[in-house]
Amino acid sequence: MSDMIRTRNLTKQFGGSTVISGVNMTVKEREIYGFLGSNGAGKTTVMRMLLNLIKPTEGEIELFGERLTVGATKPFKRIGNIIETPVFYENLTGQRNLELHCEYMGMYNPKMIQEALELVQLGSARNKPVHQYSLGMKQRLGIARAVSTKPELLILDEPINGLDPNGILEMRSLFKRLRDEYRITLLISSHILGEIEQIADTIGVINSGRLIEELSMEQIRSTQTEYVEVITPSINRVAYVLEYVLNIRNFKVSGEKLLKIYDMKLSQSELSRQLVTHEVSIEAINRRNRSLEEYFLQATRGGEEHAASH
Ligand SMILES: Nc1ncnc2c1ncn2[C@@H]1O[C@H](COP(=O)(O)OP(=O)(O)OP(=O)(O)O)[C@@H](O)[C@H]1O
Repeated sequence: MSDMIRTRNLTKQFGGSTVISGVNMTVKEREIYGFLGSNGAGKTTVMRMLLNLIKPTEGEIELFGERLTVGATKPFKRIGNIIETPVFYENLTGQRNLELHCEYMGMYNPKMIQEALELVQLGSARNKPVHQYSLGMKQRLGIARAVSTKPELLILDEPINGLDPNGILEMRSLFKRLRDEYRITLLISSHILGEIEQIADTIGVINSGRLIEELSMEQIRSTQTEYVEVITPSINRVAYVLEYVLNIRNFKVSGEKLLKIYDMKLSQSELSRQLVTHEVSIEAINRRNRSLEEYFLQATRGGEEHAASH
């Protein structure tokens, strides 16, 4: 599989302050790339640079294997996007909005416009003016507009924002169809992991302008998703037994009475035996699944510490 997007050392400063710092990201062909970061982390700024809407201060961008140059237009005929809330001519119909967009892009194709409207289930609403559309319908119209020029790559900034649970489900299955049936690569930003974890093939985590993780979901699922929690009033004694008796260092004190052990080679019975031998009082020992949320939270904190130490 070839790469659809590659950035090298992508950096952006606004008025002397660095907002994006040394981002190296790779989006592979026909994958859904979940671009995750809290508000203000820098997702939109990266996407705007990818779309040539703003110029990087430093670094390079490659789209479809070719280096992006100032004033380039060709690659953007192959990309559909929604950056921030899509804006429409509210008094015109959904269909007319799409027609105008395609004419403007020089890619007018009536068949594809109908197909795009059907795809997002707006076929029957296509002749209604947009001001009569609900928020969810407008989000879907935004996708239809982005798809109506038959792009190979879709760049969508927070497309799930503000949708109700049903709308989120519909959107997710739409993204999968776009990848699987239309063979489109998708770069989707979100500030909520739960919104994209089921559909993303790769997740890139951005924090304070730095890409702190870029991992395939397979890698993420196989990495430390389990731990053993120990609830105890004697947290220091448990830490002592782990470190000096059992020689285990991959654990974390997570609260006044809570300690989490990520080393899964340690059997629960051996742990209990050693804690009893060393007369440590224990309230509970449980095996738990570490949620992805927790995984990313920790990665984000690690990233902050890492950034702060530089
Ligand atoms: N034109 C600009 N001038 C100055 N600062 C800017 C500009 N655009 C963005 N920033 C700053 O860059 C940082 C990243 O903003 P960005 O919009 O990329 O974040 P984001 O991850 O997309 O967050 P959100 O989801 O809130 O849009 C923020 O601190 C923002 O204030």
